[in-house]
Amino acid sequence: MIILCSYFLYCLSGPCCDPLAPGAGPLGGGAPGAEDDEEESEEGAPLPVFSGPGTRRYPQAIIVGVKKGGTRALLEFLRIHPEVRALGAEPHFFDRGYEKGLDWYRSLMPRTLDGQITMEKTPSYFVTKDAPKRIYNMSRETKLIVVVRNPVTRAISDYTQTLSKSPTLPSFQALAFKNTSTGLIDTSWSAIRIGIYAKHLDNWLQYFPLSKFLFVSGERLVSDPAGEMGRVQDFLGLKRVITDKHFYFNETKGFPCLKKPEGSSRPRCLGKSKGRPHPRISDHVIRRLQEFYRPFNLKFYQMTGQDFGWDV
Ligand SMILES: Nc1ncnc2c1ncn2[C@@H]1O[C@H](COP(=O)(O)OS(=O)(=O)O)[C@@H](OP(=O)(O)O)[C@H]1O
Repeated sequence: MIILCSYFLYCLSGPCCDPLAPGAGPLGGGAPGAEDDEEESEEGAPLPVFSGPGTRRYPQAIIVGVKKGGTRALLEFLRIHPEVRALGAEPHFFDRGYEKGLDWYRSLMPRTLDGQITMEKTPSYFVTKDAPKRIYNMSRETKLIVVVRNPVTRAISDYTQTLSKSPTLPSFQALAFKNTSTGLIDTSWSAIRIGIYAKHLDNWLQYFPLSKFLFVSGERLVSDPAGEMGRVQDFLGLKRVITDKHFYFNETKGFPCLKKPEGSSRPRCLGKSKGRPHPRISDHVIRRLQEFYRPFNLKFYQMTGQDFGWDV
């Protein structure tokens, strides 16, 4: 009986009430057993058992992209805000699970009290043709956050992740070029295609005005997490609760981590699948890719009114 009561109290305090909340352990643990974010699809997940206070709502804000931009860090930083309740795992509803219906989608969301914001993140939405229309049909008021990172580094990060699962993968160079001697880039390779941000944004702007977007710099999220989180909180209409007091730079990890929260035994960094060492890519490949992305980047700076500094 004592054990049962303790378990119930533990559930009340969070983790087991929401099967999609990240597990204990490293920040951003995601769904149990999932190492990488994109594997955190919760298709067929059981519905939460505990009926606590609050209401399950559609997310008012979604981190829609981009893959390997720093989306997990952003979500986990946001989750320390008392007015934010976010799904830990990626639901992949607007790209892979749309036929399950909006009621199913809402049933995945954590409960919120009045004034709290419901959020989720699925970075593949940004490059999904039908995602803007589908999100618009859910609510045209949805706030959209896109974490962008130098598309060349992003492509290498994407490749590094695939390589970690498929060690016999051809080299980055072999996949990036259609023709090595002419330097023709293979835009059908998703690692390349995802980084053509201007093209994807064009699709979103058919449905949402620019005012519904916040573009977060993946680079600044690492070099100045508190500054970038200030912009995010303003965009979401939240009080600036997350400040530089919450972060420290972990030299071993090479990234900012969250300081030890009160009552917790250790500080929280993202897990091993974040910050993997990238393979060395030759300078001429990098230069060619920079050259390839340049016009698309400039277009993206123009569209967003922000210079991300990738083309200096
Ligand atoms: N604080 C902190 N800690 C660890 N990693 C951080 C952090 N901030 C940003 N990043 C960068 O996030 C990159 C992974 O991006 P995502 O979380 O969007 O990846 S995923 O698409 O969800 O798989 C990841 O890319 P890689 O370094 O290539 O692994 C990191 O560079």
